[in-house]
Amino acid sequence: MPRLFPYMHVENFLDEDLSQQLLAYAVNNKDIYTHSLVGKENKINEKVRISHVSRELGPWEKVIQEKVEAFYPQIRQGLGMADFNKRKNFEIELAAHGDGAFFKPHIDMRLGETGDRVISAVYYLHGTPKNFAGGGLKIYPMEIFPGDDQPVVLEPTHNSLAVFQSYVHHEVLPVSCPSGEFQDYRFAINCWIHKA
Ligand SMILES: O=C(O)CCC(=O)C(=O)O
Ligand SMILES: [Fe+2]
Repeated sequence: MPRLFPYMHVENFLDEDLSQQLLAYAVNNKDIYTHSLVGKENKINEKVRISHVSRELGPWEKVIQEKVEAFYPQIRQGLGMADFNKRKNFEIELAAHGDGAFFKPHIDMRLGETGDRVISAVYYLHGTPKNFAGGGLKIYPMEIFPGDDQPVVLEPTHNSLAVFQSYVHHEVLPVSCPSGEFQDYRFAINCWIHKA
């Protein structure tokens, strides 16, 4: 029987004004996104992940980095982690999930280039009214630790931040977005804190 590792889901993470500016950036720059890639070969694999992503956060990259790093003491406390030597660069990615998008169970820690991800923080954005269903972030208990925990599903509510350690198994449940309009997609800003 498995045990769930600590995770956080913080509602109203940023000022509403700022969250609306970020949403406007995500919605109004459709041309910066490309099909998400997976695996060490960095290929499209529609059995594993369907979404569109961009590393171009423009002026918002610094803003998000500052906000997440300012929250780091609470993250450490919430996840029950000791301090570690953070790397200065901060990895950040904008993601858009439309109708039929998903990301099968995986961990964010990988061998090689991204092997030093320690903390995953996902900041969610969507329009009002919300015009998609599904897209929950499902976090799995760790099989090798004894316990009776069940998976949890966090709703990707606008202006909320989900945080977990990068080695924890998680998945993006399938999204349905009947309108097919880009503005109705499930948007997220994925952040990874690296160790040095
Ligand atoms: O969008 C989410 O809820 C999580 C995204 C994710 O797991 C990833 O990009 O590695
Ligand atoms: Fe992930």
